[in-house]
Amino acid sequence: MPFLEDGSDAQPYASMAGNLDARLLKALRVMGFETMTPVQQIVLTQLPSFQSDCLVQAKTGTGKTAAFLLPCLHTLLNSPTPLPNGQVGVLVISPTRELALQIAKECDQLTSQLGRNKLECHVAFGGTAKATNLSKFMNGSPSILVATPGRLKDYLSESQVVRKFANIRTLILDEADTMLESGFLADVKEILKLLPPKSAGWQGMCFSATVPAKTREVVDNVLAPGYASLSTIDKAEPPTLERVPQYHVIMPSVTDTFNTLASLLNHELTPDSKAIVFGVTANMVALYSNLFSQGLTSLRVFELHSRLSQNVRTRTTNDFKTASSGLMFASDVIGRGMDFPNVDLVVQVGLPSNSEQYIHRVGRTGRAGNTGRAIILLTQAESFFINANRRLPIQPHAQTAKIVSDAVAHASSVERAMHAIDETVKQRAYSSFLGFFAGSGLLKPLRMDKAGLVRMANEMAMQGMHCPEPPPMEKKTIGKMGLKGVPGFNYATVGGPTSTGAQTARPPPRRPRPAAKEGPDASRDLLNPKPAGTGVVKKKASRNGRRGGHAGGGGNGE
Ligand SMILES: Nc1ncnc2c1ncn2[C@@H]1O[C@H](COP(=O)(O)OP(=O)(O)OP(=O)(O)O)[C@@H](O)[C@H]1O
Repeated sequence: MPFLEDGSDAQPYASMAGNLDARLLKALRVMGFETMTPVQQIVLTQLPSFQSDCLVQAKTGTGKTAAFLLPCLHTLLNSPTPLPNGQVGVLVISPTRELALQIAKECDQLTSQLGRNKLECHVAFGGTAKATNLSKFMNGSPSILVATPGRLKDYLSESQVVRKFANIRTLILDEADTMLESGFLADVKEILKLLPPKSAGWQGMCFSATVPAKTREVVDNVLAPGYASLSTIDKAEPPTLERVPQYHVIMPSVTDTFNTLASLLNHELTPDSKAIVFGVTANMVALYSNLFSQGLTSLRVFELHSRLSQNVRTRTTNDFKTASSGLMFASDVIGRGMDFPNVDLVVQVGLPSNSEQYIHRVGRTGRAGNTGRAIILLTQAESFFINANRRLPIQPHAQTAKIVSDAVAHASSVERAMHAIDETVKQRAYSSFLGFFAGSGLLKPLRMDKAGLVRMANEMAMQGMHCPEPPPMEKKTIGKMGLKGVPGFNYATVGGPTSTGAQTARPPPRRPRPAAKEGPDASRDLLNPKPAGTGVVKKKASRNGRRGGHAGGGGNGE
Protein backbone atom coordinates (compact mmCIF):
# COMPACT_ATOMS: atom_id res chain seq x y z
CA MET A 1 0.00 0.00 0.00
CA PRO A 2 1.71 3.18 -1.14
CA PHE A 3 0.41 5.31 1.73
CA LEU A 4 2.76 3.55 4.13
CA GLU A 5 6.21 5.03 3.79
CA ASP A 6 7.77 2.42 6.08
CA GLY A 7 6.62 -0.42 3.83
CA SER A 8 4.55 -2.15 6.54
CA ASP A 9 1.22 -3.74 5.74
CA ALA A 10 -1.91 -1.67 5.77
CA GLN A 11 -5.02 -2.98 7.47
CA PRO A 12 -7.96 -3.68 5.15
CA TYR A 13 -11.22 -1.88 5.79
CA ALA A 14 -12.91 -5.28 5.72
CA SER A 15 -11.32 -5.93 9.12
CA MET A 16 -13.50 -3.15 10.55
CA ALA A 17 -16.70 -5.13 9.88
CA GLY A 18 -18.77 -5.05 13.06
CA ASN A 19 -16.96 -1.95 14.32
CA LEU A 20 -17.73 0.47 11.52
CA ASP A 21 -21.22 0.82 10.04
CA ALA A 22 -21.64 -1.66 7.17
CA ARG A 23 -23.09 1.03 4.90
CA LEU A 24 -20.00 3.16 5.38
CA LEU A 25 -17.81 0.14 4.64
CA LYS A 26 -19.79 -0.44 1.45
CA ALA A 27 -19.28 3.20 0.44
CA LEU A 28 -15.54 2.87 1.09
CA ARG A 29 -15.46 -0.12 -1.28
CA VAL A 30 -17.30 1.88 -3.94
CA MET A 31 -14.77 4.70 -3.48
CA GLY A 32 -11.90 2.26 -3.92
CA PHE A 33 -10.64 2.70 -0.33
CA GLU A 34 -9.71 -0.92 0.38
CA THR A 35 -7.12 -0.43 3.08
CA MET A 36 -6.84 2.16 5.81
CA THR A 37 -4.24 4.85 5.56
CA PRO A 38 -2.13 5.20 8.72
CA VAL A 39 -4.16 8.12 10.03
CA GLN A 40 -7.43 6.33 9.33
CA GLN A 41 -6.11 3.26 11.07
CA ILE A 42 -4.88 5.15 14.13
CA VAL A 43 -8.16 7.04 14.51
CA LEU A 44 -10.43 4.06 13.89
CA THR A 45 -8.48 1.62 16.05
CA GLN A 46 -6.71 3.66 18.74
CA LEU A 47 -9.16 6.38 19.67
CA PRO A 48 -10.73 5.37 23.03
CA SER A 49 -14.14 5.62 21.32
CA PHE A 50 -15.52 7.11 18.10
CA GLN A 51 -16.93 9.91 20.27
CA SER A 52 -13.61 10.83 21.92
CA ASP A 53 -12.18 14.32 21.67
CA CYS A 54 -8.93 14.24 19.73
CA LEU A 55 -6.07 16.21 18.23
CA VAL A 56 -4.74 14.30 15.23
CA GLN A 57 -1.64 15.01 13.17
CA ALA A 58 -0.73 13.18 9.97
CA LYS A 59 1.21 14.18 6.89
CA THR A 60 -0.42 15.94 3.95
CA GLY A 61 -2.46 13.89 1.50
CA THR A 62 -2.77 10.83 3.74
CA GLY A 63 -6.54 10.70 4.11
CA LYS A 64 -7.37 12.83 7.15
CA THR A 65 -10.76 13.77 5.67
CA ALA A 66 -12.10 10.22 5.87
CA ALA A 67 -10.32 9.81 9.22
CA PHE A 68 -12.49 12.50 10.80
CA LEU A 69 -15.69 11.87 8.85
CA LEU A 70 -15.92 8.10 9.43
CA PRO A 71 -16.13 8.08 13.25
CA CYS A 72 -18.67 10.88 13.46
CA LEU A 73 -20.81 9.50 10.62
CA HIS A 74 -20.77 6.10 12.32
CA THR A 75 -21.87 7.75 15.57
CA LEU A 76 -24.67 9.66 13.83
CA LEU A 77 -25.93 6.49 12.19
CA ASN A 78 -25.74 4.34 15.31
CA SER A 79 -26.66 6.66 18.15
CA PRO A 80 -29.34 5.29 20.53
CA THR A 81 -30.81 8.82 20.48
CA PRO A 82 -31.25 9.63 16.80
CA LEU A 83 -30.63 13.17 15.67
CA PRO A 84 -33.94 15.08 15.58
CA ASN A 85 -35.00 15.86 12.03
CA GLY A 86 -33.71 19.18 10.73
CA GLN A 87 -30.93 19.41 13.32
CA VAL A 88 -27.21 19.65 12.56
CA GLY A 89 -25.30 16.74 14.07
CA VAL A 90 -21.84 17.32 12.64
CA LEU A 91 -20.26 20.69 12.00
CA VAL A 92 -16.98 20.84 10.07
CA ILE A 93 -15.19 24.20 9.97
CA SER A 94 -12.70 24.67 7.17
CA PRO A 95 -10.49 27.68 6.39
CA THR A 96 -11.36 27.98 2.69
CA ARG A 97 -14.40 27.66 0.48
CA GLU A 98 -12.73 25.24 -1.90
CA LEU A 99 -11.81 22.93 0.95
CA ALA A 100 -15.33 23.11 2.39
CA LEU A 101 -16.74 21.94 -0.95
CA GLN A 102 -14.17 19.16 -1.20
CA ILE A 103 -14.97 17.87 2.31
CA ALA A 104 -18.71 17.96 1.58
CA LYS A 105 -18.13 15.97 -1.59
CA GLU A 106 -16.22 13.29 0.28
CA CYS A 107 -18.96 13.22 2.91
CA ASP A 108 -21.56 12.67 0.17
CA GLN A 109 -19.48 9.78 -1.17
CA LEU A 110 -19.19 8.20 2.27
CA THR A 111 -22.95 8.47 2.82
CA SER A 112 -23.85 7.29 -0.67
CA GLN A 113 -24.91 3.80 0.47
CA LEU A 114 -27.44 4.77 3.14
CA GLY A 115 -30.47 4.18 0.93
CA ARG A 116 -33.54 5.93 2.22
CA ASN A 117 -31.77 7.08 5.39
CA LYS A 118 -29.56 9.41 3.41
CA LEU A 119 -27.78 12.07 5.47
CA GLU A 120 -27.81 15.54 3.96
CA CYS A 121 -24.52 17.41 3.91
CA HIS A 122 -24.78 21.17 3.38
CA VAL A 123 -22.11 23.79 2.78
CA ALA A 124 -21.98 27.42 3.89
CA PHE A 125 -19.31 29.78 2.65
CA GLY A 126 -18.95 33.33 1.42
CA GLY A 127 -19.02 34.49 -2.18
CA THR A 128 -22.29 32.65 -2.83
CA ALA A 129 -25.92 33.72 -2.58
CA LYS A 130 -26.52 33.61 1.16
CA ALA A 131 -30.31 33.80 1.00
CA THR A 132 -30.69 30.79 -1.31
CA ASN A 133 -28.27 28.61 0.66
CA LEU A 134 -29.71 29.66 3.97
CA SER A 135 -33.26 28.88 2.94
CA LYS A 136 -32.10 25.45 1.69
CA PHE A 137 -30.36 24.96 5.01
CA MET A 138 -33.37 26.05 7.05
CA ASN A 139 -35.87 23.99 5.09
CA GLY A 140 -33.70 20.92 4.68
CA SER A 141 -32.31 18.30 7.07
CA PRO A 142 -28.67 19.29 7.19
CA SER A 143 -27.34 16.53 9.43
CA ILE A 144 -23.86 17.66 8.42
CA LEU A 145 -22.72 21.21 7.72
CA VAL A 146 -19.31 22.10 6.28
CA ALA A 147 -18.68 25.82 6.63
CA THR A 148 -16.07 28.54 6.54
CA PRO A 149 -15.99 30.65 9.72
CA GLY A 150 -17.17 33.96 8.25
CA ARG A 151 -20.36 32.63 6.67
CA LEU A 152 -21.05 30.40 9.65
CA LYS A 153 -20.89 33.39 11.98
CA ASP A 154 -23.24 35.17 9.64
CA TYR A 155 -25.68 32.24 9.70
CA LEU A 156 -25.51 32.07 13.48
CA SER A 157 -26.55 35.69 13.83
CA GLU A 158 -30.11 34.43 13.22
CA SER A 159 -31.71 32.75 16.21
CA GLN A 160 -33.62 30.17 14.16
CA VAL A 161 -30.27 29.03 12.76
CA VAL A 162 -28.76 28.77 16.25
CA ARG A 163 -31.63 26.48 17.22
CA LYS A 164 -30.65 24.04 14.46
CA PHE A 165 -27.41 23.35 16.36
CA ALA A 166 -29.10 22.52 19.67
CA ASN A 167 -28.29 18.80 19.25
CA ILE A 168 -24.80 19.05 17.84
CA ARG A 169 -22.78 15.86 18.33
CA THR A 170 -19.40 16.64 16.77
CA LEU A 171 -17.45 19.78 15.92
CA ILE A 172 -14.45 19.30 13.64
CA LEU A 173 -11.75 21.84 12.94
CA ASP A 174 -9.95 20.79 9.78
CA GLU A 175 -6.56 22.47 9.35
CA ALA A 176 -6.92 23.06 13.08
CA ASP A 177 -3.67 24.95 13.55
CA THR A 178 -4.72 27.65 11.12
CA MET A 179 -8.28 27.71 12.49
CA LEU A 180 -6.84 28.36 15.95
CA GLU A 181 -4.44 31.07 14.78
CA SER A 182 -5.07 34.70 15.54
CA GLY A 183 -6.77 35.37 12.17
CA PHE A 184 -9.49 32.77 12.76
CA LEU A 185 -9.47 32.19 16.52
CA ALA A 186 -11.73 35.14 17.29
CA ASP A 187 -14.30 33.81 14.78
CA VAL A 188 -14.07 30.32 16.20
CA LYS A 189 -14.60 31.66 19.72
CA GLU A 190 -17.64 33.65 18.62
CA ILE A 191 -19.08 30.60 16.89
CA LEU A 192 -18.53 28.52 20.02
CA LYS A 193 -20.43 31.07 22.08
CA LEU A 194 -23.49 30.46 19.90
CA LEU A 195 -23.30 26.67 20.01
CA PRO A 196 -24.34 24.56 23.01
CA PRO A 197 -21.62 24.61 25.70
CA LYS A 198 -18.94 21.96 25.73
CA SER A 199 -20.59 20.58 28.89
CA ALA A 200 -23.52 19.53 26.65
CA GLY A 201 -21.22 16.70 25.61
CA TRP A 202 -20.38 17.29 21.99
CA GLN A 203 -17.20 15.79 20.61
CA GLY A 204 -14.35 18.01 19.44
CA MET A 205 -11.94 16.87 16.73
CA CYS A 206 -8.91 18.83 15.54
CA PHE A 207 -6.94 17.63 12.50
CA SER A 208 -3.91 18.96 10.67
CA ALA A 209 -0.62 18.00 9.07
CA THR A 210 1.07 20.60 11.26
CA VAL A 211 0.53 21.14 14.96
CA PRO A 212 2.88 23.83 16.21
CA ALA A 213 3.24 24.25 19.97
CA LYS A 214 1.03 27.36 19.96
CA THR A 215 -1.88 25.26 18.67
CA ARG A 216 -1.71 22.98 21.71
CA GLU A 217 -2.08 26.05 23.91
CA VAL A 218 -5.50 26.87 22.48
CA VAL A 219 -7.08 23.53 21.54
CA ASP A 220 -8.92 23.57 24.86
CA ASN A 221 -11.37 25.89 23.11
CA VAL A 222 -12.80 22.80 21.42
CA LEU A 223 -11.29 19.78 23.18
CA ALA A 224 -12.03 18.63 26.73
CA PRO A 225 -9.11 18.03 29.13
CA GLY A 226 -7.68 14.56 28.67
CA TYR A 227 -8.36 14.54 24.91
CA ALA A 228 -6.57 11.90 22.82
CA SER A 229 -3.50 13.17 21.01
CA LEU A 230 -2.66 11.00 18.01
CA SER A 231 0.07 11.36 15.42
CA THR A 232 1.41 9.24 12.60
CA ILE A 233 4.57 11.36 12.39
CA ASP A 234 7.67 10.29 14.25
CA LYS A 235 9.25 13.24 16.10
CA ALA A 236 12.62 12.47 14.52
CA GLU A 237 11.38 12.42 10.91
CA PRO A 238 10.81 15.40 8.65
CA PRO A 239 7.24 16.68 8.60
CA THR A 240 6.94 16.29 4.82
CA LEU A 241 6.52 13.17 2.71
CA GLU A 242 9.75 11.30 2.07
CA ARG A 243 8.67 10.56 -1.47
CA VAL A 244 8.54 14.29 -2.31
CA PRO A 245 12.12 15.49 -2.75
CA GLN A 246 12.47 19.20 -2.09
CA TYR A 247 14.90 21.63 -3.66
CA HIS A 248 15.77 25.27 -3.53
CA VAL A 249 16.88 27.51 -6.37
CA ILE A 250 18.52 30.73 -5.25
CA MET A 251 18.55 33.63 -7.70
CA PRO A 252 20.61 36.80 -7.29
CA SER A 253 17.86 39.40 -7.03
CA VAL A 254 14.15 40.07 -7.07
CA THR A 255 14.43 41.49 -10.57
CA ASP A 256 15.38 38.00 -11.79
CA THR A 257 12.12 36.47 -10.53
CA PHE A 258 10.21 36.28 -13.79
CA ASN A 259 13.08 35.18 -16.04
CA THR A 260 14.25 32.61 -13.49
CA LEU A 261 10.74 31.26 -13.02
CA ALA A 262 10.43 30.90 -16.79
CA SER A 263 13.78 29.12 -16.88
CA LEU A 264 12.89 26.86 -13.96
CA LEU A 265 9.53 25.86 -15.44
CA ASN A 266 11.11 25.30 -18.82
CA HIS A 267 13.61 23.04 -17.13
CA GLU A 268 11.08 21.11 -15.02
CA LEU A 269 7.92 20.80 -17.07
CA THR A 270 7.02 18.32 -19.77
CA PRO A 271 3.91 18.45 -21.99
CA ASP A 272 2.27 16.03 -19.50
CA SER A 273 3.12 17.92 -16.32
CA LYS A 274 0.55 18.96 -13.79
CA ALA A 275 2.10 21.66 -11.63
CA ILE A 276 1.13 24.32 -9.11
CA VAL A 277 3.09 27.56 -8.69
CA PHE A 278 2.34 29.46 -5.48
CA GLY A 279 2.86 33.21 -5.39
CA VAL A 280 2.90 35.42 -2.33
CA THR A 281 -0.22 37.47 -3.03
CA ALA A 282 -3.33 37.11 -5.18
CA ASN A 283 -2.24 39.95 -7.43
CA MET A 284 1.27 38.54 -7.90
CA VAL A 285 -0.41 35.26 -8.87
CA ALA A 286 -2.59 37.12 -11.38
CA LEU A 287 0.55 38.63 -12.90
CA TYR A 288 2.29 35.24 -13.22
CA SER A 289 -0.80 33.79 -14.79
CA ASN A 290 -1.06 36.67 -17.29
CA LEU A 291 2.63 36.35 -18.07
CA PHE A 292 2.69 32.63 -18.73
CA SER A 293 -0.52 32.87 -20.74
CA GLN A 294 1.42 34.93 -23.32
CA GLY A 295 2.93 31.85 -24.92
CA LEU A 296 5.55 31.13 -22.26
CA THR A 297 4.22 27.63 -21.75
CA SER A 298 2.51 25.09 -23.93
CA LEU A 299 0.54 23.84 -20.92
CA ARG A 300 -2.96 25.07 -20.19
CA VAL A 301 -2.70 27.88 -17.63
CA PHE A 302 -5.01 27.96 -14.59
CA GLU A 303 -5.35 30.87 -12.16
CA LEU A 304 -6.82 30.65 -8.67
CA HIS A 305 -6.90 33.28 -5.92
CA SER A 306 -9.26 35.32 -3.82
CA ARG A 307 -9.64 38.17 -6.32
CA LEU A 308 -11.68 35.96 -8.64
CA SER A 309 -15.42 35.43 -8.32
CA GLN A 310 -16.52 32.33 -6.46
CA ASN A 311 -18.01 30.90 -9.66
CA VAL A 312 -14.67 31.17 -11.42
CA ARG A 313 -12.85 29.75 -8.38
CA THR A 314 -15.15 26.75 -8.21
CA ARG A 315 -14.98 26.12 -11.96
CA THR A 316 -11.19 26.40 -12.00
CA THR A 317 -10.89 24.08 -9.00
CA ASN A 318 -13.04 21.46 -10.70
CA ASP A 319 -11.26 21.85 -14.04
CA PHE A 320 -7.83 21.46 -12.46
CA LYS A 321 -8.98 18.46 -10.44
CA THR A 322 -9.94 16.62 -13.60
CA ALA A 323 -7.15 17.94 -15.85
CA SER A 324 -4.48 15.43 -16.72
CA SER A 325 -1.94 18.22 -17.20
CA GLY A 326 -1.70 21.96 -16.70
CA LEU A 327 0.05 24.80 -14.94
CA MET A 328 -1.83 26.34 -12.03
CA PHE A 329 -0.80 29.70 -10.57
CA ALA A 330 -2.34 29.96 -7.15
CA SER A 331 -2.42 31.78 -3.87
CA ASP A 332 -3.04 30.14 -0.53
CA VAL A 333 -6.71 29.58 -1.29
CA ILE A 334 -5.47 26.14 -2.29
CA GLY A 335 -2.39 26.05 -0.03
CA ARG A 336 -4.02 23.72 2.47
CA GLY A 337 -6.16 20.65 2.19
CA MET A 338 -6.93 20.77 -1.52
CA ASP A 339 -6.65 17.45 -3.27
CA PHE A 340 -5.78 17.83 -6.95
CA PRO A 341 -4.96 14.35 -8.20
CA ASN A 342 -1.57 13.70 -9.76
CA VAL A 343 0.13 17.05 -9.27
CA ASP A 344 3.78 16.20 -9.94
CA LEU A 345 5.44 19.53 -9.16
CA VAL A 346 4.89 22.32 -6.63
CA VAL A 347 6.87 25.54 -6.97
CA GLN A 348 6.85 28.27 -4.34
CA VAL A 349 8.01 31.64 -5.57
CA GLY A 350 9.14 33.72 -2.62
CA LEU A 351 9.09 33.28 1.11
CA PRO A 352 6.36 31.36 2.85
CA SER A 353 5.25 33.12 6.02
CA ASN A 354 6.29 30.15 8.14
CA SER A 355 7.35 26.52 7.90
CA GLU A 356 3.75 25.29 8.25
CA GLN A 357 2.72 27.18 5.15
CA TYR A 358 5.70 25.73 3.31
CA ILE A 359 4.77 22.18 4.40
CA HIS A 360 1.11 22.47 3.36
CA ARG A 361 1.98 23.90 -0.05
CA VAL A 362 4.49 21.10 -0.67
CA GLY A 363 1.70 18.74 0.33
CA ARG A 364 -0.27 19.51 -2.82
CA THR A 365 1.94 16.93 -4.51
CA GLY A 366 2.80 13.37 -3.54
CA ARG A 367 -0.76 12.75 -2.37
CA ALA A 368 -2.51 9.41 -1.97
CA GLY A 369 0.74 7.52 -2.28
CA ASN A 370 1.92 9.27 -5.44
CA THR A 371 5.33 10.81 -6.02
CA GLY A 372 6.15 14.45 -6.72
CA ARG A 373 8.77 17.18 -6.48
CA ALA A 374 8.79 20.53 -4.72
CA ILE A 375 10.97 23.53 -5.45
CA ILE A 376 11.25 26.87 -3.70
CA LEU A 377 12.59 29.84 -5.65
CA LEU A 378 14.17 32.46 -3.40
CA THR A 379 16.51 35.40 -3.74
CA GLN A 380 19.88 35.34 -2.08
CA ALA A 381 18.59 37.51 0.76
CA GLU A 382 15.58 35.26 1.28
CA SER A 383 17.65 32.13 1.54
CA PHE A 384 17.74 32.65 5.32
CA PHE A 385 14.50 30.62 5.25
CA ILE A 386 16.46 27.47 4.41
CA ASN A 387 18.89 27.94 7.31
CA ALA A 388 16.13 28.89 9.70
CA ASN A 389 14.20 25.68 8.90
CA ARG A 390 16.80 22.96 8.93
CA ARG A 391 14.31 20.23 9.80
CA LEU A 392 12.81 20.72 6.35
CA PRO A 393 14.68 18.45 3.93
CA ILE A 394 15.33 21.13 1.30
CA GLN A 395 18.40 20.47 -0.84
CA PRO A 396 20.06 22.72 -3.39
CA HIS A 397 18.64 21.99 -6.85
CA ALA A 398 21.36 20.16 -8.77
CA GLN A 399 20.72 22.34 -11.83
CA THR A 400 20.64 25.68 -10.02
CA ALA A 401 23.55 27.16 -11.96
CA LYS A 402 22.00 26.19 -15.28
CA ILE A 403 18.52 27.39 -14.33
CA VAL A 404 19.90 30.75 -13.19
CA SER A 405 22.15 31.19 -16.21
CA ASP A 406 19.42 30.07 -18.64
CA ALA A 407 17.18 32.80 -17.22
CA VAL A 408 18.97 35.19 -19.59
CA ALA A 409 17.72 33.19 -22.56
CA HIS A 410 14.15 33.81 -21.37
CA ALA A 411 14.60 37.52 -20.81
CA SER A 412 13.40 38.63 -24.23
CA SER A 413 10.28 36.46 -24.30
CA VAL A 414 9.44 37.50 -20.73
CA GLU A 415 9.94 41.16 -21.63
CA ARG A 416 7.76 40.87 -24.71
CA ALA A 417 5.06 39.13 -22.69
CA MET A 418 5.26 41.77 -19.95
CA HIS A 419 4.70 44.52 -22.52
CA ALA A 420 1.51 42.80 -23.60
CA ILE A 421 0.12 42.79 -20.07
CA ASP A 422 -2.19 45.57 -18.93
CA GLU A 423 -0.42 48.07 -16.69
CA THR A 424 -3.14 47.73 -14.06
CA VAL A 425 -2.26 44.07 -13.59
CA LYS A 426 1.33 45.09 -12.91
CA GLN A 427 0.28 47.99 -10.68
CA ARG A 428 -1.79 45.64 -8.55
CA ALA A 429 1.04 43.15 -8.35
CA TYR A 430 3.47 45.91 -7.36
CA SER A 431 1.12 47.27 -4.73
CA SER A 432 0.42 43.84 -3.27
CA PHE A 433 4.12 43.02 -3.23
CA LEU A 434 4.80 46.17 -1.19
CA GLY A 435 1.87 45.47 1.09
CA PHE A 436 2.96 41.92 1.61
CA PHE A 437 6.43 42.83 2.80
CA ALA A 438 5.35 45.92 4.72
CA GLY A 439 2.84 43.88 6.71
CA SER A 440 4.76 40.66 7.14
CA GLY A 441 7.53 41.34 9.63
CA LEU A 442 9.95 40.06 7.00
CA LEU A 443 11.94 43.27 6.67
CA LYS A 444 13.96 42.46 9.78
CA PRO A 445 15.22 39.03 8.69
CA LEU A 446 15.85 40.52 5.25
CA ARG A 447 17.86 43.30 6.94
CA MET A 448 15.94 45.86 4.96
CA ASP A 449 14.38 49.18 5.90
CA LYS A 450 11.21 50.66 4.40
CA ALA A 451 13.09 52.77 1.87
CA GLY A 452 14.90 49.61 0.79
CA LEU A 453 11.57 47.86 0.36
CA VAL A 454 10.29 50.59 -1.95
CA ARG A 455 13.57 50.50 -3.89
CA MET A 456 13.25 46.72 -4.23
CA ALA A 457 9.63 46.94 -5.40
CA ASN A 458 10.54 49.68 -7.88
CA GLU A 459 13.35 47.60 -9.30
CA MET A 460 11.04 44.64 -9.63
CA ALA A 461 8.46 46.80 -11.39
CA MET A 462 10.86 48.44 -13.82
CA GLN A 463 13.42 45.73 -14.47
CA GLY A 464 11.27 42.67 -13.83
CA MET A 465 7.82 43.78 -15.01
CA HIS A 466 9.23 46.30 -17.51
CA CYS A 467 7.04 49.15 -16.27
CA PRO A 468 8.22 52.51 -17.65
CA GLU A 469 8.32 53.93 -14.13
CA PRO A 470 7.26 52.82 -10.64
CA PRO A 471 3.53 52.14 -10.84
CA PRO A 472 1.38 54.87 -9.28
CA MET A 473 0.28 54.46 -5.69
CA GLU A 474 -2.38 56.33 -3.80
CA LYS A 475 -1.23 58.11 -0.65
CA LYS A 476 -4.05 56.46 1.26
CA THR A 477 -2.83 52.99 0.31
CA ILE A 478 0.75 53.91 1.13
CA GLY A 479 -0.41 55.13 4.54
CA LYS A 480 -2.31 51.89 5.21
CA MET A 481 0.85 49.98 4.46
CA GLY A 482 2.70 52.03 7.07
CA LEU A 483 4.94 53.46 4.36
CA LYS A 484 3.92 57.12 4.64
CA GLY A 485 6.82 59.45 3.89
CA VAL A 486 9.06 56.70 2.56
CA PRO A 487 10.93 57.97 -0.51
CA GLY A 488 10.65 56.41 -3.93
CA PHE A 489 6.91 56.33 -4.57
CA ASN A 490 5.22 57.49 -7.70
CA TYR A 491 2.39 59.31 -5.96
CA ALA A 492 -1.04 59.31 -7.47
CA THR A 493 -4.08 61.33 -6.53
CA VAL A 494 -7.67 60.27 -6.32
CA GLY A 495 -9.96 61.78 -8.86
CA GLY A 496 -12.62 60.88 -11.33
CA PRO A 497 -16.29 60.47 -11.59
CA THR A 498 -17.40 57.29 -9.84
CA SER A 499 -18.70 57.21 -6.32
CA THR A 500 -16.79 54.14 -5.29
CA GLY A 501 -13.50 55.49 -6.42
CA ALA A 502 -12.30 57.05 -9.57
CA GLN A 503 -10.86 56.38 -12.94
CA THR A 504 -7.22 55.69 -13.31
CA ALA A 505 -4.93 57.67 -15.48
CA ARG A 506 -2.37 55.10 -16.39
CA PRO A 507 0.90 55.53 -18.16
CA PRO A 508 0.28 55.27 -21.90
CA PRO A 509 0.39 51.66 -23.05
CA ARG A 510 3.75 50.69 -24.38
CA ARG A 511 4.01 49.07 -27.72
CA PRO A 512 5.30 45.53 -27.44
CA ARG A 513 8.92 45.48 -28.39
CA PRO A 514 10.07 42.77 -30.71
CA ALA A 515 12.08 40.18 -28.88
CA ALA A 516 15.75 40.38 -29.64
CA LYS A 517 15.99 36.65 -29.56
CA GLU A 518 13.37 33.96 -29.06
CA GLY A 519 13.93 32.12 -25.84
CA PRO A 520 12.92 28.52 -25.45
CA ASP A 521 9.35 29.17 -24.47
CA ALA A 522 8.31 27.49 -21.88
CA SER A 523 -2.87 36.05 -0.15
CA ARG A 524 -3.62 37.40 0.31
CA ASP A 525 -2.99 40.91 -0.61
CA LEU A 526 -2.54 42.19 2.88
CA LEU A 527 -2.89 45.86 2.30
CA ASN A 528 -4.28 46.31 -1.15
CA PRO A 529 -7.82 47.11 -0.12
CA LYS A 530 -9.40 47.29 -3.54
CA PRO A 531 -8.22 46.37 -6.97
CA ALA A 532 -5.47 48.85 -7.53
CA GLY A 533 -5.46 50.79 -10.71
CA THR A 534 -8.80 52.25 -9.77
CA GLY A 535 -8.95 55.68 -8.29
CA VAL A 536 -5.47 56.87 -9.06
CA VAL A 537 -4.14 59.61 -11.22
CA LYS A 538 -0.47 59.74 -11.87
CA LYS A 539 1.17 62.83 -10.51
CA LYS A 540 4.84 62.39 -10.12
CA ALA A 541 7.33 59.71 -10.78
CA SER A 542 10.25 59.27 -8.51
CA ARG A 543 12.87 56.64 -8.82
CA ASN A 544 15.34 55.35 -6.44
CA GLY A 545 16.97 52.46 -8.02
CA ARG A 546 19.65 50.68 -6.09
CA ARG A 547 19.58 47.01 -6.99
CA GLY A 548 18.02 45.21 -4.06
CA GLY A 549 17.62 41.59 -3.64
CA HIS A 550 14.49 39.87 -2.50
CA ALA A 551 11.22 38.52 -3.65
CA GLY A 552 8.58 36.54 -2.02
CA GLY A 553 6.59 36.58 1.09
CA GLY A 554 3.92 34.69 2.84
CA GLY A 555 0.56 35.52 4.13
CA ASN A 556 -1.58 32.71 5.13
CA GLY A 557 -4.73 33.66 3.40
CA GLU A 558 -6.19 33.94 0.03
N1 LIG B 1 -8.01 4.61 2.36
C1 LIG B 1 -7.76 5.21 1.22
N2 LIG B 1 -7.49 4.52 0.11
C2 LIG B 1 -7.25 5.14 -1.08
N3 LIG B 1 -7.25 6.48 -1.25
C3 LIG B 1 -7.50 7.22 -0.17
C4 LIG B 1 -7.78 6.66 1.12
N4 LIG B 1 -8.00 7.66 1.98
C5 LIG B 1 -7.87 8.82 1.28
N5 LIG B 1 -7.57 8.56 0.00
C6 LIG B 1 -7.33 9.57 -1.05
O1 LIG B 1 -6.14 10.27 -0.68
C7 LIG B 1 -6.20 11.63 -1.09
C8 LIG B 1 -5.84 12.53 0.08
O2 LIG B 1 -6.83 12.48 1.08
P1 LIG B 1 -7.19 13.76 1.95
O3 LIG B 1 -7.48 14.92 1.06
O4 LIG B 1 -8.23 13.36 2.93
O5 LIG B 1 -5.78 14.00 2.66
P2 LIG B 1 -5.42 14.94 3.90
O6 LIG B 1 -4.56 14.14 4.79
O7 LIG B 1 -6.64 15.55 4.47
O8 LIG B 1 -4.52 16.04 3.18
P3 LIG B 1 -4.15 17.56 3.65
O9 LIG B 1 -3.20 17.44 4.79
O10 LIG B 1 -3.55 18.16 2.45
O11 LIG B 1 -5.45 18.19 4.08
C9 LIG B 1 -7.61 11.83 -1.62
O12 LIG B 1 -7.55 11.77 -3.04
C10 LIG B 1 -8.39 10.67 -1.09
O13 LIG B 1 -9.44 10.29 -1.97
